[in-house]
Amino acid sequence: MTVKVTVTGAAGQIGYALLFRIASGHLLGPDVPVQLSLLEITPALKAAEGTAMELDDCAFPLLKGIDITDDPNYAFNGTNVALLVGARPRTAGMERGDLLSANGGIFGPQGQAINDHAADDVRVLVVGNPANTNALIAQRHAPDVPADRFTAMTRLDHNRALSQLSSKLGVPVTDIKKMTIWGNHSATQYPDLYHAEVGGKIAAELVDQDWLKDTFIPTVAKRGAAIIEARGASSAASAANAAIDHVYSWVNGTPEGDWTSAAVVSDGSYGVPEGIISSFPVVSRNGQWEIVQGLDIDDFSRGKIDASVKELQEERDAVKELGLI
Ligand SMILES: NC(=O)c1ccc[n+]([C@@H]2O[C@H](COP(=O)([O-])OP(=O)(O)OC[C@H]3O[C@@H](n4cnc5c(N)ncnc54)[C@H](O)[C@@H]3O)[C@@H](O)[C@H]2O)c1
Ligand SMILES: O=C(O)C[C@H](O)C(=O)O
Repeated sequence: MTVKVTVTGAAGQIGYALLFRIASGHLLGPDVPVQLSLLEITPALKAAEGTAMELDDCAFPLLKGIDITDDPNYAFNGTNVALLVGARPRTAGMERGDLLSANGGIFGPQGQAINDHAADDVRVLVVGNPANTNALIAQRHAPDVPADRFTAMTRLDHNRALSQLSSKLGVPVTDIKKMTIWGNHSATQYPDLYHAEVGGKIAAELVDQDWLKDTFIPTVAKRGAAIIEARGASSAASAANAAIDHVYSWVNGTPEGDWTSAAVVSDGSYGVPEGIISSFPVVSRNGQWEIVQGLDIDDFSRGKIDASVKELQEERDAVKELGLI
């Protein structure tokens, strides 16, 4: 069966790195035909058409068609997978409230359109920042869609953590299991080495504590800013790659003996208030994310998780105050 995948912000940087990999079968698997739906703002439709021309020119065997529109109701009609990438970036002089309002104006109507028109099995990944809170806004506008279908992306942070640890220890990334990002996709996120394992040993015991606390955590948490500083633009190919990883794991399952990280609607696990969209250690079974249960959280980790969750609660309260949820 052909799967319909909607990508918002399709003419942007991440869109350009993402669409070709979706069409070549990396999002869902090498045997799954896809129909692409590209949503853009009106002035960017022409650029999206250009990208669609290039997609045509690849003659991808799995690509069954491409629609391009500026109408969310049309873009999400019958959608099985929605990748919400387009967002309003923060510009000079913009207050936090202005940023949240501008994004509320995007993610509220998109959530509503998903509610009204998407397929019953729709799965939503929000990439556009502030990703967790944008996902919360979209989810609250889709009361008829099960809340657990709305997720935000922390897989890029997860992959960054794998890469940093791998180069520190001189081991392949495939030797590292059970990495976790907790909390918000922001500088308060907590990449956790106390549950990660390398060759069956706890990663935190293989590195010195100063490196873990003063180098590893800030390097992962501030990597997005470091990329912007170096490239003059935010991460694009690595973000697209992480979006592919997130959806592939969600649909096809996570391997036994390992887990990954995703921001999902909290059920109250680990003291994270119910309803906010926060990153957890997760496995995917039968096409559904499940939060890994039963991990011991020491005082250091507790403080880090609480700090990031507090930020998420403040973002939630701010969008509530602005009438966006
Ligand atoms: N979660 C993560 O790990 C992560 C990583 C990297 C980037 N990001 C975020 O992803 C977002 C996109 O990044 P980018 O580099 O592709 O940005 P970009 O500016 O290159 O592209 C964004 C696109 O979104 C479009 N857009 C704006 N409003 C829209 C709307 N209402 N409907 C549809 N499209 C709309 C714009 O026209 C633009 O083409 C940003 O918010 C960025 O901060 C998140
Ligand atoms: O776009 C950003 O602000 C950074 C991005 O979220 C990233 O983590 O690379």
